[in-house]
Amino acid sequence: MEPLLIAGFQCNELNDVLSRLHYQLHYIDIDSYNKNTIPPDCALCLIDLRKNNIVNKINYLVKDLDPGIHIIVLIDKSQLEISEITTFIAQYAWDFCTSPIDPERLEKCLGHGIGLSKLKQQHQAPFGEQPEHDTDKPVTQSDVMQQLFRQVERVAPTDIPVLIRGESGTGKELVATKLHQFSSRKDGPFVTVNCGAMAAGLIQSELFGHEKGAFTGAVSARKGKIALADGGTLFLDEIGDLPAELQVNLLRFLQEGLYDSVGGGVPQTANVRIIAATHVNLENAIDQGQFRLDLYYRLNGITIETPRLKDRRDDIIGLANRFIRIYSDEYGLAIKPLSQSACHALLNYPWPGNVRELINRVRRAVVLSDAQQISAQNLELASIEKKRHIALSLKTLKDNAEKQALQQAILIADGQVELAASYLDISRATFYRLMDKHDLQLM
Ligand SMILES: Nc1ncnc2c1ncn2[C@@H]1O[C@H](COP(=O)(O)OP(=O)(O)OP(=O)(O)O)[C@@H](O)[C@H]1O
Repeated sequence: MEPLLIAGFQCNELNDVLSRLHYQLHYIDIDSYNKNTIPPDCALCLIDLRKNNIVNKINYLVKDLDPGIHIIVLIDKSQLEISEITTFIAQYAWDFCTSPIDPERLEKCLGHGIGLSKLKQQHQAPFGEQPEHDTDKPVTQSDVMQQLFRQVERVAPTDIPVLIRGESGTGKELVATKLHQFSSRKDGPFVTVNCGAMAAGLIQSELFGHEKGAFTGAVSARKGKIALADGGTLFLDEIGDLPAELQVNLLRFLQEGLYDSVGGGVPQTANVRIIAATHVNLENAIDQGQFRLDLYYRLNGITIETPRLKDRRDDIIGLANRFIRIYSDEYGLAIKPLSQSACHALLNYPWPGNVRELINRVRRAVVLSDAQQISAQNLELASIEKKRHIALSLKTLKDNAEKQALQQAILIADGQVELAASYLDISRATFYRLMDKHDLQLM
């Protein structure tokens, strides 16, 4: 593994530090950069932003890097005032060092970064080390999602039925496809049935198939989804909406491996792994007599819960960046970074529609943004930012009023703490604590 060094500016002063690290260095001149200049086994990327603000140019390179590559940024302290630079650091950097560069600190930082990359590669989880631009792989920056996909990995090779529970848009179907892709059935079909979207009269034939002439309009025999999933996985989405009659038929298939097509006399078999998903509480549906308890037990071999987006905030920025890239590519637009206020708004919004809502907001923002960065307004989340500012200014107002009251009390009480505290109806201890907080002195 070799680190990638992007210097090109004032790298001479770094030569000592770099020569002590026994890794092959690879320099990239950002002006003549193209994707092929990134070595495939690179572990670390050092970006020198001092004196030159090359964020716009670097953005392209950073997006070409595997996310397993740690990025260390060198900046001048004053650049911490530049929002473009702080946004870049917040989004991409693993660490940063400010000028004057302390060689010891940089050496430790580089050594640590390379060591960590190696460790991660050695213990690579299939979902943890994905190239971010591989849009097929789930974003799993949060601990809870990493844990969830480790569970997926363990459960996938078994044929145990899985019940995936979670709010709408949390990634239930995504988990189902991964369970299939990581199973020995991966070369077989993955067939989805949305139990909530089919007309009650059609679902029987949709699931189990029909024979020619089974009903008016059945001009030829047709295979059902179970037969189509033979050798693979059948994903029953919104299982809570499955009509009662079909629950019986499905239960028979799960228990005996047999089913009847509509109008067919001979029971049929299929080798299918069942994965079901629901956003409703099946226990409630059972209590209300709408869902069969025996079917519930059959489906619920293992439960996987997909968490709400607001319960895994560490994924939000990664997901937003993923979808910015996807839709910018799709619409042929330049890939723009999120502004700082956009990041704040994304992190503070409650996301009732989960990842699907995030996708919609980001897609609109990619199209609507006419500035260098994607703003909270583009995401239609400006009100979240306003609320934050109101909350901040309310705190400032409260603090100012508190300080003024203390100052007046000290003045009127002529510096006698006991008296001043009694004017404000607070204890002596609280009075001292507040004086300390506002950096006030007795007269
Ligand atoms: N961790 C993730 N990384 C990348 N994309 C994700 C992730 N989680 C969800 N998505 C995307 O979000 C969208 C919604 O996910 P999905 O359809 O799997 O949700 P769902 O829970 O099945 O929703 P519903 O209950 O409404 O059918 C999909 O485009 C999916 O690819």
